[in-house]
Amino acid sequence: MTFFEMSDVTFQYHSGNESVLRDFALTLERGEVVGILGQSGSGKSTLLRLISGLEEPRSGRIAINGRTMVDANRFVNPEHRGVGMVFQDYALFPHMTVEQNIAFGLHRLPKKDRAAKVSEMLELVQLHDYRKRYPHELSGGQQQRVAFARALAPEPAILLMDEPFSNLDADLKESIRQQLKQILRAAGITSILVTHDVEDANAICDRIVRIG
Ligand SMILES: Nc1ncnc2c1ncn2[C@@H]1O[C@H](COP(=O)(O)OP(=O)(O)OP(=O)(O)O)[C@@H](O)[C@H]1O
Repeated sequence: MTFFEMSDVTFQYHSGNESVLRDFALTLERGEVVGILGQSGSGKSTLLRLISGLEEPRSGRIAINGRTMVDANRFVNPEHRGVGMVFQDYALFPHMTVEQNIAFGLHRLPKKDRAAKVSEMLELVQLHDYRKRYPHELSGGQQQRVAFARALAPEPAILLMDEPFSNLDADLKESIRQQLKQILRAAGITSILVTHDVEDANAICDRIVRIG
């Protein structure tokens, strides 16, 4: 069953004089993990910004789980799209502990459910023993796992990852890739991974789409 659908999407930055994406189409099945590969400047980050609602396409349609997020008549704001994001620099809150970072997006849950969800996420990324630490007291790989836990905690419909491995050293990459693969499979979440590194995409994704 089609879970995510993007069709005929064209986009151009106001200050740019060329379209970054033209008549772009992408379809994902539920639970599928798709890699978007492309050179620097090919529009990978822009694609994620369009899906999450940080930019509005000039034309085209984006739908998640049968719900139209954007078309000629509709624009759903980012906070109502059910999209989780993991960035290259993790973007953790430095003044919050691991568990506070993970709880950040859970303000809508009752307090007791919040604690249970944080615990479940700590289990998923195997960071229970680190829950009282601050980001600067963690390794790069551990920080990255916190970023995944924080993105997954609110149970997003779709997870978007922008070069999540680029800040990790080569020795760590392989084990982190395997861990992430397990985390995504365990969560069963439909995901898009943007990268310029074919090995990242091969290690994690069910399918690869090239852009640019
Ligand atoms: N805010 C902006 N205003 C104008 N042009 C932009 C803006 N952001 C990106 N661009 C341009 O849009 C194109 C696509 O950029 P984008 O960041 O999506 O590429 P990318 O594939 O993610 O690149 P990289 O791998 O280097 O991160 C580039 O030509 C870039 O210069």
